[in-house]
Amino acid sequence: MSLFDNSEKPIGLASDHAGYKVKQFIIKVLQEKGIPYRDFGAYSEESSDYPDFAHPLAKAIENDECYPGVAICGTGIGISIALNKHQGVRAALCWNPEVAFLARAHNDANILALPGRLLSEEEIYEILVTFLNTPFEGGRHQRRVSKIPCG
Ligand SMILES: O=C(CO)[C@H](O)[C@H](O)[C@H](O)COP(=O)(O)O
Repeated sequence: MSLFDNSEKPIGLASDHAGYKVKQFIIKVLQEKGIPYRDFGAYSEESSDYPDFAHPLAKAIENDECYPGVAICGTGIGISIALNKHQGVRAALCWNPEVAFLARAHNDANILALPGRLLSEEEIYEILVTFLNTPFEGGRHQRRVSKIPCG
């Protein structure tokens, strides 16, 4: 995981109950690699509501307190919708390493969203590593990303 090794900011993490186990797996990976993180919850598998955790993570990304973010719910859809309500957030729902590569290279995604109930730990690991290792290409993609904010 070279891209963010030198970041002084922690990686921001959020999930609901459906993403809790995957979040714990990601925490174990980050701890093993000595990568700092901040966990915005959920803190158990007790039923919970993904917006309650998505919005604090989104605000931390917008305020430059954390970079990047990783967010997990059952499908990754609900938490992505909530995160992408924030102007400073580009959350990308990724289900394989190729999508994760393009989310960084073309979209400069600042939050990786994952479907916790649909992927194995091995798949999650490959997606996470790819996302964290891939730089933004800039150029024509920067022009497009610059046109995303509305209102
Ligand atoms: O919002 C979702 C679907 O887009 C998330 O996957 C939630 O985690 C899911 O809906 C939770 O479902 P549950 O039946 O309440 O466990």
